Amino acid sequence: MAQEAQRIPVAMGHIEGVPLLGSTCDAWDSIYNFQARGDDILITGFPKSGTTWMQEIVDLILQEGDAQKGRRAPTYIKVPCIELIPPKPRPIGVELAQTMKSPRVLKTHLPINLLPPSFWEKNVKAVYVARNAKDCMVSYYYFHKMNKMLPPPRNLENFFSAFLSGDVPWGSWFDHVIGWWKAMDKHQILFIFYEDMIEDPMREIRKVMKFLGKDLSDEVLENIKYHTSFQAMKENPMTNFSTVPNAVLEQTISPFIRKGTVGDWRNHFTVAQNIIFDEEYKKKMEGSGLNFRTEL
Ligand SMILES: Nc1ncnc2c1ncn2[C@@H]1O[C@H](COP(=O)(O)OS(=O)(=O)O)[C@@H](OP(=O)(O)O)[C@H]1O
Repeated sequence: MAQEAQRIPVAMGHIEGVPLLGSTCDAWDSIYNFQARGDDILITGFPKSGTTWMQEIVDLILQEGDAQKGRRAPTYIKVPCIELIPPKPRPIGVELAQTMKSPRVLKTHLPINLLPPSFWEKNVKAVYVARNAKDCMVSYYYFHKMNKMLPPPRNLENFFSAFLSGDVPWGSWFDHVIGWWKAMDKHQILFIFYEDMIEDPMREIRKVMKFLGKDLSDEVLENIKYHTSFQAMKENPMTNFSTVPNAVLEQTISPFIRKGTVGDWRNHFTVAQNIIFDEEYKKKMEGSGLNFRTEL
C-alpha cells in the first residue's frame, strides 16, 4: 500500500475517444505515420491477452527454435511496441523499429481504427491474441498495481467498472476484439485464443508457423513449446521483464509472468459482479460471432 501511495500520477489522453497514455498521445503523429514494411509481422491484442507469449513463439519460429538466439535481447527490444514511450534510457517503440533489420516483429495494443494505415497499405500479416474478458480484466488489474507507467487502481471494484465501460488504457476490450475480428475479412489476420494456447500449445504454435509460411519439424516445434512455456518464460530474464527496473515494474507487488491460467477471475469476482459482467457482456457481444471460453 505504501509503495503504491508513492506513485507519481500518470497523465492520460484520448485519441478518437480511446483512452491512451498521455505520452502516446503526445507522440501520436509519429506513431500514426509509422512506416510498416511488407515483411513485418505484427503481434496484437488487448493488453494482457498473452501477446508477450506470442512474441516469443513468433520469434522462435523465425529463429527455427534456436533458444540461444531467442535470448539475444529482452522481448520488448526484439519486438518493440510501436505506441509505447517507455521511460529513458529505453528507446521509444517507433524509433527502435526504424533501426531494425527485416523481417521485423512488431507489437501493438492499438484498437484497429487507430492502427497506422501503412500496415494495411503494405498488407502486413498480423497475429491477434484474444483472451476472455474476465481473465483479461484480472490480469490487467494486477498490471496496473505493479506498472508505474499506468494509473494506479483504487481497488478491484473500481477497476471492474472502469474496464467494463472501456475507461482503461487502450479502451474497450469489447470494441478491441470485435474490431480486429471483423477485420479478418479484409486483411491477413490470424486470430488465436489464449485459452486454446493453454489447452494445446503445439496445435496453436503449428497454426502460427503455417500462417507465417514456415515448415519446421516436430522436434523444433517441441523445443519452441518448451522454451515458451509459462515456467520457462518466468525463469528467463529476457522474457520475465526482470531487466526493467523496479522503479517502473514493481514485480514484488505482482510478477509480470503472473499466473498464466484460464479462470483466475473465479478467485476475484463476487457473485454480484459476475452477474453484472455477464449481462453487459451479452449486450456488447451479441451477434459478434465471437465465442470465448472462461474456463477449460
Ligand atoms: N508462456 C506463458 N504461458 C501462459 N501465460 C503467459 C505466458 N507468458 C505470459 N503469460 C501471461 O500473459 C499475460 C500477459 O499478457 P500480455 O503479454 O499481453 O501483457 S502486456 O499487455 O503485453 O503487458 C499474463 O497473464 P496473467 O498471469 O493472468 O496475469 C501472463 O502471465
